[in-house]
Order: sequence, then C-alpha cells, then structure tokens
Amino acid sequence: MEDAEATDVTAKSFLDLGVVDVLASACEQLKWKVPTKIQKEAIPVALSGRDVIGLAETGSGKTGAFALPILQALLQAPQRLFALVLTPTRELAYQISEQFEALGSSIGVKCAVIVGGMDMMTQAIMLGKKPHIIVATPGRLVDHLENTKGFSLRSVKYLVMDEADRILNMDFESEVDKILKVIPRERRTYLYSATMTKKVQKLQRASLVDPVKVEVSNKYQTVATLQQSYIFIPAKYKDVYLVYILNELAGNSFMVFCSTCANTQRIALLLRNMGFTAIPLHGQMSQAKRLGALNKFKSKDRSILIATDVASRGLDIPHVDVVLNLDIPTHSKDYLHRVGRTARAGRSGKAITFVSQYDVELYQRIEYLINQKLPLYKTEEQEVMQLMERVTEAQRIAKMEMNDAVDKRKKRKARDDDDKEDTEESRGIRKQT
Ligand SMILES: Nc1ncnc2c1ncn2[C@@H]1O[C@H](COP(=O)(O)OP(=O)(O)OP(=O)(O)O)[C@@H](O)[C@H]1O
Repeated sequence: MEDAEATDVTAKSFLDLGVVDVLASACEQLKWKVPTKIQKEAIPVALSGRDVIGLAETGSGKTGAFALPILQALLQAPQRLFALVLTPTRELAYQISEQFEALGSSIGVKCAVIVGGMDMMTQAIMLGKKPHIIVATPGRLVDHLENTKGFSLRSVKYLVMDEADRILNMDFESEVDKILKVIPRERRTYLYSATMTKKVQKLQRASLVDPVKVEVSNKYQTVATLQQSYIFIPAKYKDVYLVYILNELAGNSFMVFCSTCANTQRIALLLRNMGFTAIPLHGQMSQAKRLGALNKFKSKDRSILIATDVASRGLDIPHVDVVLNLDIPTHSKDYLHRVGRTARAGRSGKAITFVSQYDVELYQRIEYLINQKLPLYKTEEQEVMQLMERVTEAQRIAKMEMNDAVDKRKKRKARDDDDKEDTEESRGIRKQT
C-alpha cells in the first residue's frame, strides 16, 4: 500500500480531503503521511454529511476513515454521547477506542468502552466519564444505556457498525434493531468491513440507512504483499507439523487460529511444554485474562498467540509476521479476516493453512473466494517425523494439565455449591429464630 501511495502523483493530503488542521496534525503525529485509499474515498463523502458503506481490504485504515469525520463533526458541535460505535469483540472495542483517543487527544475527546456483561459498571463509566464516544459490543446495550440517568441514546448523532456484516448477523440482530429504533433517523450511519453480506442491503431496503457505497477493492482480497499457501497433512499429525513450522520460521511473530476454545488451550499448553512462548486467547477466558494475553503478545513478551475466531476480526497488531490456520475456518469469509491479521498497512506477511483429508472441500471454497490457487507449502517429511517423540511427550503432559484444570474447576464448583448450601441453611435458621 505504501509503495502504491508513493507512486501515486494524485496523492492527496488529509487537509486536501477537508480534514481540519488539528486532526490532520494528529494524523501526522501517528505517522500517517498520506490518507489510505479508503480514507481518500470515504472521508469526503462522510464530511459531506452522507451515510457510508465502506468496503476495503484488511489493514487498510478503515478505522481512521470513520473516526476522522466523527471527530471533525464533534469538534464543530461538541456534545456528550455523540457517537456510538458497535463492534463484535471486546478486544476490538478497546482498540477502536484507543484509535479515537489517539486521533482526538488534542481536542479532548472522551471515550468509554462498554463490553458484554458489564451491567452496573456501565452506569459508573457513563456517569464518571460522560463520554463523547461509546465503543461497545452488542448485548443488552440499549437496556444498560437507557437505564443510566442523564444519558439517552436519542442524543446519538453518529452510529458506526465496524465489521458490519458480523454485527448484522443473527446473534446481534435484535439488539441492532432496537438500537436503530431508539437512535433518531437523522443520525449518520457508517458501516465498515472487509467483507459484506446481504444484511446490509436489507437495512437499505428498509430505508434505515441511505448510504453511499465506497468500495476500494472490487473483490475480497487481502493485500498483495501477503504470501498464502497451504500444507496438506494427515489429520492425526497436525500437532507435529505445527511444531515443525514454528521451528522453521523461528524468530517471527505468529497468530495461530483454532476452531475451539479447548483446542486453543491444549495447543498453548503443548507449545509451552516444548519451550515456545505461546499464549491462548479465547471466549472462555475472563475479560482480564483476554486483555492480558493480548497485551503480552502486543508487547512481544510472547511470540505466539493461539486464538479462536474471537481474534480474527479487526485486531491491529502490526508486527504479526505469520498467520497459521491450524483448523481451516468453516466460513470462508473468516479466512479473509484471519489472514488479514498479518501484512497490515503495506507490510508483508505469510499465511499457511493446514488442510487434512477432511478439509478439502472447505479449502477449495476458500480458493474460489479469493480467486487464487494456494501453492503447497513444502515440508521435509523426515525432519517432521524426527520431532514426533518430543511432540508426543508434550501432548501427554498437555493432556494431563487439561485434566488437572478440569478437576480443579469441578472441585471449586463443588466447594462453591457447599458454601451456597451452608448459607441457605444458616439463612433458614436465622429465619426460624
Ligand atoms: N493514512 C495512514 N497511513 C499509514 N498508516 C495508517 C493510515 N491509516 C491507518 N493506518 C494504520 O494502518 C493500520 C491498520 O488500520 P486499521 O486497523 O484501521 O485497518 P482496517 O482496515 O480496519 O483493518 P481490518 O479490516 O482488519 O479491521 C493501523 O495500524 C493504523 O494505525
């Protein structure tokens, strides 16, 4: 991307797009020299007061494309609870809020993040911070905000759905419907993603949004600098091939995607037993652990992040060199989001997908979607098999550790249940006296 910009004689500055001085300087401070393609196309449309559907490849600066026009509008008419940004995962919510704060620090913008299961916290955050911008994951959000004194969703002037296709899917559909009903129709709406679905058209048809479509790549494609390949393996040997590749590409930062929380945990334990600095990230971890894992990976304290699709969308960790799909994604669109965690903002990157005899159809669907044949990643069979003994031993220990963890959980639950019974009993006794 940067190369393309360098040779583009019509390259415009942020000021040329109509961005005000103070925000253009903020971009400069972030070392954003020129706007990216999606920013060039979408910012003028947004500044002219239109709704926007923005479609551009992963890592191409979509966050800035919606954040800058919102900050500019906020600057012109300052107001609390000015914009609501919906995003599918907690990690992404924090990342977007950081980007708003980085771009808006000189104008004193206040952001609040509200993510699943925060209940009473919501009110505390809202009252304490009185934010201009709320970045939130859907899930009882309307109830939380409507029950918070002094705040009403009716004041929201800008609504963003980041990863719009995911936000508009079934899991969140009813929440989005509620939000669209409560927030006035005069609001501006920005829908952004690297992939889009028919759900977006449904919103248009229902006249809930009237967007200008800004599409800077005419088919779903990840950046050209990304080398993608696949490795064909008998399903029972997956683990050993993973270790082989991690050894072969040692010195890089990896994101390894698995389809289940349990496998994510198991692989992390297995790799740790083999001396790799690996850390898991999945939806069954506590909020604090999820953020902790991400921060350790971001700060390069750990070189391998093993994750479920909770990390496949939007996360911007520029130093990720390699994405490994240990389990092939069942939805081919998830493939695009996963591999898009590397080769961001014009950098190069590698993606290797493990394909077993059971995955051939899924893998062909991916090739069809990206309109590209994935070349075979060559491995030295003999070298792989030499690792077998060590990997088998690490697997055995990982299995024991997983079982121990289950036992501990069971014991804790039994203890908690006992405690509960005790309390109920004592309450009963108190009642009688
Ligand atoms: N104009 C710019 N010049 C240089 N870097 C930029 C520019 N705009 C954004 N970036 C950087 O590019 C990276 C990717 O941006 P961003 O996370 O917004 O991508 P995205 O298009 O939302 O990706 P995804 O589809 O994966 O969510 C970030 O590190 C951001 O700071």
